[in-house]
Amino acid sequence: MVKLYKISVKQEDLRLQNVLQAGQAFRWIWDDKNHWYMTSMIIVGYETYGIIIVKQEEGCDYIEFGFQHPKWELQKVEEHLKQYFRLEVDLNTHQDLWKSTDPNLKNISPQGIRILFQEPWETLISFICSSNNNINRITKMCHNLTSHFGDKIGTFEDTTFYSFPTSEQIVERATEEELREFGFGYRAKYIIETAKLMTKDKKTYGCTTDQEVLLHFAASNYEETREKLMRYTGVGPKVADCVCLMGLHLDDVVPVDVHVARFAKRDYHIAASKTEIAEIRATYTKLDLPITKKKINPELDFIRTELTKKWGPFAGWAQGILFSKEVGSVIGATTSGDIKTKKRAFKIEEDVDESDFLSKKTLTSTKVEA
Ligand SMILES: Nc1nc2[nH]c(O)nc2c(=O)[nH]1
Repeated sequence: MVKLYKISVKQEDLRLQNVLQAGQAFRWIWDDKNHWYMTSMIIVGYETYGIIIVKQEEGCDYIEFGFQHPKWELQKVEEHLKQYFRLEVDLNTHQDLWKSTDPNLKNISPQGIRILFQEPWETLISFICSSNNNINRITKMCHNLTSHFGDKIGTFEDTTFYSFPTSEQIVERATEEELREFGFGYRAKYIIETAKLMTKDKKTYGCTTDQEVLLHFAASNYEETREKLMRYTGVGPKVADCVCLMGLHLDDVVPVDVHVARFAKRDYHIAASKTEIAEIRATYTKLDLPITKKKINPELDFIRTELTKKWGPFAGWAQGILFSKEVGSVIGATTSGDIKTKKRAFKIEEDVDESDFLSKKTLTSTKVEA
């Protein structure tokens, strides 16, 4: 039996069910017997993966966590989880700001949805898998990557856990054909090529881990970080922005896909004029960002900057809440091996009337492509 420890946090500030299997992270496993989530993770300060368990009981002002690793110390695990859940960020402060600057958000309550700080390499690969895909399939791909190409790290409660494969492990252990057989489709090529470039980048930048390279990129400004991320095959602006937000804690970055573009046009009347489109192209030429210039969709980039201006320094978190609302349900792996869809823990709207933003009439989709 694993020993559980507590971290104080209110349910309105962190709701595990609304965060761990809602399109941000894809490797948490729900254990229906013990009512907890489990995953393998690498903890800051240690080189190797271990197993983490997190649990939240209804009505409790804390989460519980446990772990299995021969060397991990309690204090470091606790510190890591606080960082992972970004508990230093006070959601209420940002919510107050959004309410004051955006009438569309006045009835939206975060309901414990937070942006996670995930391991950057895993975030990059997971979001390459996410292009034109849904959460169910992305989840299967991420689990397939770990179980076929990662290292076995142990079994806990009859579930076997694996590490997320490093770029070298993917290059050495996987082929494009095998990935296609495991259901990656055209993304198989992207993953192999990205892993190959990452192994080269590690040498170029004198880094020992994939994570180090990506964190090194994040030391530049946002535009340069995104340019460097988009050097990897299969990484366009949306994937790069998801990595910036969820893997590199650039909190003001708003990833814009077709769903975000839809509500931006419909509810915020954001649409770039021809002049604004020309200005965006000119900016990226002037900034000497050739990959961005080639890959960017100026209409979507305009929406990104407008929403960032509207929502402020934690704009990406506001996007996360609306994204989660759009997905509508939580979808994730279970100990039975099946991917299951559940209703989200509770509603995001507070007493919404017919005229309100993102009403049920306009957003009923539960099978959202991620
Ligand atoms: N918060 C967000 N989660 C996501 N998952 C996914 O596939 N895209 C997104 C996103 O834009 N925001």
